[in-house]
Amino acid sequence: MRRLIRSFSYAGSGIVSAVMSQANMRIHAVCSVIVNAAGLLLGLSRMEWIAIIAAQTAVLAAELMNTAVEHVVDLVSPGQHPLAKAAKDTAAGGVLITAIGAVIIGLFVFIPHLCS
Ligand SMILES: Nc1ncnc2c1ncn2[C@@H]1O[C@H](COP(=O)(O)OP(=O)(O)OP(=O)(O)O)[C@@H](O)[C@H]1O
Repeated sequence: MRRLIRSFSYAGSGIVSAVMSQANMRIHAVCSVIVNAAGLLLGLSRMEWIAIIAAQTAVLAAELMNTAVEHVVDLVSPGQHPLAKAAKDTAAGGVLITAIGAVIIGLFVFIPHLCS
């Protein structure tokens, strides 16, 4: 049990460190707060909340993985290397894909509420 709590605390400190060090992570976090506040104001249905929460979770998790990739690449390749660039750009591409998906889901969920 103590081991489990320690693992959660390491994970929590990883999240805090990413929020403190990565501007993109802060942008995603602020967007999440705004989207959730809008969802509460507009009274989303259960299925709409599931879609919105899944989209936000995917973006935040992708940004955390991207941050982890950046740290490892900077550690193993402090100089310039084509593979370092490929690794960082591929991880950033993963974030972009989830962010585009999240925007599309957000449009599907919020536009009908805003137009009714
Ligand atoms: N060690 C490296 N070797 C080659 N290219 C690199 C290396 N580190 C970064 N790059 C490339 O340089 C560009 C800018 O990278 P940089 O890490 O400065 O910004 P970023 O990818 O936007 O990350 P951050 O979120 O920290 O701003 C990217 O295309 C990245 O792939």
